[in-house]
Amino acid sequence: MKICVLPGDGIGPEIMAEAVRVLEALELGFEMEEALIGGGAVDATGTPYPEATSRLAKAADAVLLGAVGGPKWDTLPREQRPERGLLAIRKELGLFANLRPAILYPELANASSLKPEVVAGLDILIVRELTGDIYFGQPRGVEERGGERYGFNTMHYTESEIRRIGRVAFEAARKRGKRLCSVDKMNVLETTQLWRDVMTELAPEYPDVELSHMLVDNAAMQLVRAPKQFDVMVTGNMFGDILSDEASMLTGSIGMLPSASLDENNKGLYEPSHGSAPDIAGKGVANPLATILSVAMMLRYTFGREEAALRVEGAVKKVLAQGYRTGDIFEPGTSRVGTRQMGDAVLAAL
Ligand SMILES: NC(=O)c1ccc[n+]([C@@H]2O[C@H](COP(=O)([O-])OP(=O)(O)OC[C@H]3O[C@@H](n4cnc5c(N)ncnc54)[C@H](O)[C@@H]3O)[C@@H](O)[C@H]2O)c1
Ligand SMILES: CC(C)[C@H](C(=O)O)[C@@H](O)C(=O)O
Ligand SMILES: [Mg+2]
Repeated sequence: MKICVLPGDGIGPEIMAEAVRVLEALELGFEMEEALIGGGAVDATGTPYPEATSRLAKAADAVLLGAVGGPKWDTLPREQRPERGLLAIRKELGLFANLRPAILYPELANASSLKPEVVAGLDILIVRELTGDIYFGQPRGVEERGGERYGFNTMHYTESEIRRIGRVAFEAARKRGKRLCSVDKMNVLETTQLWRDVMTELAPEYPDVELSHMLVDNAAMQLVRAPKQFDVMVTGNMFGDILSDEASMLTGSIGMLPSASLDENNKGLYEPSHGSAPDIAGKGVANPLATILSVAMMLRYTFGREEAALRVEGAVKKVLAQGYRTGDIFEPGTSRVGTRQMGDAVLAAL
């Protein structure tokens, strides 16, 4: 069982070191091999997703990724930017289903941006389509038109792309609270009218799941007004990107939000939902729990090791109960720790 490890940029290597220690402590016999992606890859090879990384990722059973990007690379031509490396690996591996659970651990109720009573017991799964939408649409670019610069991108989905992510979401809802909310902007965008139509057409195959639809602006508002109305949410690439960051703050910090990006056969790339956090990189203060929880998702979805996944999640619950907090979730009365100490605490809890 091979895992391709891609630490990436900024806090990526710091949080990845802790996730790798957790994996090693489990002694499940995984073979891990590290490669370059993102800004570090651009610096070393001139491209954010080098051929060697692609080969390793394709040969592995799963990929564990830290984060990519940072101000150092923001002025490069678009094709050379670190973020393109991430989009390229998602596309090449066919990772169309991005699962982003937003779960409130009771110990973090006060760290949430919302009142404790509004978020108590929160457990939402955002299912984000990851290889289509305006992210990948052609044509795209910035051109000179009519004497001024003109920027354009194209939103598009085929019905089969919508159907396959719809099925993932319906199946997930079936295993959870049996409610699925599909989020679109059908009042303005044709692509998302198709999205709503296809979701509606799928619904009779899942009579045990209650399907509802919501416009994305309302969904953004409802997530902060009354988030517990949601069980599973399914949406396109861009809306899912935005709503999952929003949902993360309900759980206390984006440093707590893991993610799985899966293909048709549950081969997966696992990464925290956050970025490379350049503002805190190199300081040893980043929260490694989103990455450690991503390891748990990898054990569950790609390797079918449910008991090992529960062990990791149990260890995270335990360190929170013990009062360990990185800066992003710190509150008076708890113990502030750095990235490495948080990793130590998780290892001790394991
Ligand atoms: N999957 C990815 O690799 C990914 C995701 C999002 C953004 N990015 C890239 O990361 C760079 C920075 O983007 P950004 O600042 O908009 O978003 P970000 O998620 O990196 O950071 C947003 C805020 O959250 C904080 N934060 C994020 N992760 C944290 C953690 N584990 N512990 C504590 N605090 C944490 C940061 O310090 C920052 O204040 C950009 O280049 C962006 O393109 C990469
Ligand atoms: C870095 C960027 C390309 C990426 C995205 O937009 O998908 C990130 O924001 C994410 O959420 O994983
Ligand atoms: Mg994002």
